[in-house]
Amino acid sequence: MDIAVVGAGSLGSLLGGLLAREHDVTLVGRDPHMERVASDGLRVRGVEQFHSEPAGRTDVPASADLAVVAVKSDDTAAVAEQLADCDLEVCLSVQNGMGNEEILADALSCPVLAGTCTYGARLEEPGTVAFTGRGEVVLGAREGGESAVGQRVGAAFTEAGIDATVATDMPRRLWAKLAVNTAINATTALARVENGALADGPGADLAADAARETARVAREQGVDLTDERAVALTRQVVRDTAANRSSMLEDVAAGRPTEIDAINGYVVRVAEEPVPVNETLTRLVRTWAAGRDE
Ligand SMILES: NC(=O)C1=CN([C@@H]2O[C@H](COP(=O)(O)OP(=O)(O)OC[C@H]3O[C@@H](n4cnc5c(N)ncnc54)[C@H](OP(=O)(O)O)[C@@H]3O)[C@@H](O)[C@H]2O)C=CC1
Ligand SMILES: CC(C)(CO)C(=O)C(=O)O
Repeated sequence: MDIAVVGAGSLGSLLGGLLAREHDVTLVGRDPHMERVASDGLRVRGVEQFHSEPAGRTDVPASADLAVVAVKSDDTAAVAEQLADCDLEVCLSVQNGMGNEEILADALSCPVLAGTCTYGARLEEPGTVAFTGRGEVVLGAREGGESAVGQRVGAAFTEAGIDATVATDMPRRLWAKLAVNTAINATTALARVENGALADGPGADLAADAARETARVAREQGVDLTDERAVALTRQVVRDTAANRSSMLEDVAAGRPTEIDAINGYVVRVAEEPVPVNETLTRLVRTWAAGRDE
């Protein structure tokens, strides 16, 4: 497959590096990382160590079979505009948060698949990405149901050694992941703690309250996600990633924009009834961001 990975930072570089072992891959990202990839290839270290040779560039190519979108959610609209001029068979988002697939589908004429990803990656320096955790890519039709093109994309990932599942219930999976992210990300970012600090005590109670609220909004949207399931998933991720710093904690610590608007802020936007926990977390993170911008 001819694959363009748009947003070749941490996750995009890792997935692109893995995919390039089997496919023709172009990483689309920023200099100096792309200059280094174009001249010396990509070095992957950590869980697996290997050298891979995707192409590297800073603009979207004229055509590809598949575009994998791996930018932070604030950048999705700009990428959608760039991809609108690219001759594509299919596009897949592997981003966290909600709303990314809709933004892409509004701009593109090809099918847009939804994805969730639990692989872990961190861009270490230009040309080098750390593979910090093996996980799973789950992908499928964004409205749910069977997808022949989803099967082809899933097979392409599997051929490259990526643990990939093609699912027929992507709305439920996206909301389940959203529940976990609404529970963990803002709480750990505001309290400046690792995920494991939410295993018990007030942090665990706050995370469970956020997860329950998100599950309720999922049900308002016609998605079958119980409060118990959302809380159990959150507890499991807290246990499994106890030593991790959430992506929002990393963003806040580095003074970068966060994905709050696509996570807790999304729940606030689509909720039909009040969501005081998600609203408070959103307001606090936005307050931090406003202070940062002054
Ligand atoms: N890292 C991880 O382990 C995981 C991340 N995710 C999700 O994946 C998404 C990406 O996360 P992550 O990889 O950590 O983020 P990064 O910030 O590391 O990578 C995104 C990269 O895309 C670049 N970029 C932004 N806009 C464009 C554009 N128009 N053209 C080319 N490049 C662009 C950014 O550059 P610049 O910063 O200069 O704008 C940045 O280098 C997020 O939604 C995240 O939540 C999900 C699972 C795991
Ligand atoms: C699952 C979790 C909370 C792991 O840290 C994550 O997705 C993130 O940090 O964005």
